[in-house]
Amino acid sequence: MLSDDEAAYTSYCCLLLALLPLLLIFLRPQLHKNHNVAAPPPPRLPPGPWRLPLIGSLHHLVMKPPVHRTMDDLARRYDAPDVMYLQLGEVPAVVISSRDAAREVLKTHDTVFASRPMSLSMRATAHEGLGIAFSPYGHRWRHLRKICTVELLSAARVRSLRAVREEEAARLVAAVAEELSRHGEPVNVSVRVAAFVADSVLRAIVGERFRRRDEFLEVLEVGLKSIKPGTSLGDMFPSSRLLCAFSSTFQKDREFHRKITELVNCAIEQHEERKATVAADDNTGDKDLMGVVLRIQREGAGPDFHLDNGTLRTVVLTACTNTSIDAKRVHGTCYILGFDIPQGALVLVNAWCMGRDPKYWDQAEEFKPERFEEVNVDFKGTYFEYIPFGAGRRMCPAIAFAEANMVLALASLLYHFDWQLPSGISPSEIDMEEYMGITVRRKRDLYLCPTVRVPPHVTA
Ligand code: HEM
Repeated sequence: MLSDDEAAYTSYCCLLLALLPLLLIFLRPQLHKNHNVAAPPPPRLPPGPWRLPLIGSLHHLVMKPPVHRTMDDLARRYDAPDVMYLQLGEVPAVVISSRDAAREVLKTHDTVFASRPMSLSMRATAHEGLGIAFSPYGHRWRHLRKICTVELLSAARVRSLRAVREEEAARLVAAVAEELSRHGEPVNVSVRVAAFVADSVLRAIVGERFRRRDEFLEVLEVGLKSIKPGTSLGDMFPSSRLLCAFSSTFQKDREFHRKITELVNCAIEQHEERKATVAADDNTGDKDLMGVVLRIQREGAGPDFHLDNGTLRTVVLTACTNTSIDAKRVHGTCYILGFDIPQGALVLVNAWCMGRDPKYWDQAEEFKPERFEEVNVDFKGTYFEYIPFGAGRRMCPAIAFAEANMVLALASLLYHFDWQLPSGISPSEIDMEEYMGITVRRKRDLYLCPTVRVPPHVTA
């Protein structure tokens, strides 16, 4: 019996094989044209698995999700421990799997790799305004980045949002205690924590509870699971209109984009209504992130620059997600550890595999948080074997915001409760199967049994 993922990948593989003759017909003129051009000296490409005509390396990736594990496995098998070359249909791709190679991409040459690839659906919606995360490196991105670091996510702003964080952490604890007293059964920790993250972020943005919060959580949940940017046939064969039309993820991405846009617009309306009801001398404007963005929009962010709602939309979305593979696009030819990186190549930094590589970590697969007491490594982008927030000029601008929220939520859960696995389950039996969507997540929710240590009302 195939799982959903396997079934999806099997049909994907079959579709690719079925389309191979069509692809040959469509791409034939292109191939002939290339034959007539005097061949340049062959580039020194990084090692990688063998490739088939037209589909390139895709057959190594199908049927084997999740992709970060498959790429790690391929890099080991094909002796490409630092840099590996793949051909994803028409798109050349390079996978970075070592600290040294990551340093070259994210630090030494980071201006060359400072733009992210845009999927088919992103290109289709780009006219509505790209937020910071997908703006190409340049004038517009620099403006947006400055607004994020100076206005929205600065240390002072994060400090000013302390009351929101504390209230939401207290709600999280109260919700766990209530669920425990009502059912006495294992608590779904994944759902509770996801709600905490979304509520803290939305409150920081809107200034109060978002009235369509449940709908937002639902859309986000479906979106994070079902959308896999850059993996549609249209993304891999961008020159073929036919394949772009076949791309099912394209429709899903567009639908997600439509719903999120509607929800963010509603959040803006809610913010404006609230502002209209508070006293004119109460300057609530700058107490929430939406107020800051709207003020900058009104006052103007600088010459030749218009701040659109896409910024906010992307901040909301990026805020509620994180990633295991960081994707960038090359502008101009570049060399990484002596290998040629072709122009236009997709560069995938496999942060997941570096974070578990026994070369860098003792008992790499063990959950040993105390390991960080012994080694001088942090997550702020200077130790390239550990980059959960990325590194270089495109690294996450919200480390302080995320850290403050995560530490408080975790500390609150540990302070108020003792936690155990549901009876009959040993630590080695915890279901750690992953699911790859926009981000990598647990496939199934985590259920744990709390026992109250300090009753929640003491701090709530
Ligand atoms: C645990 C939580 C989080 C993790 C692990 C995380 C991780 C990341 C990573 C890996 C990137 C890509 C970095 C790169 O390209 O090198 C990123 C980018 C970004 N993150 Fe975060 N993030 C988190 C929370 C947040 C939050 C709460 C916000 C906003 C409130 C946020 C806003 C952004 C933005 C705007 C970008 C794009 C930056 C740019 O392209 O210049 N993130 N994040």
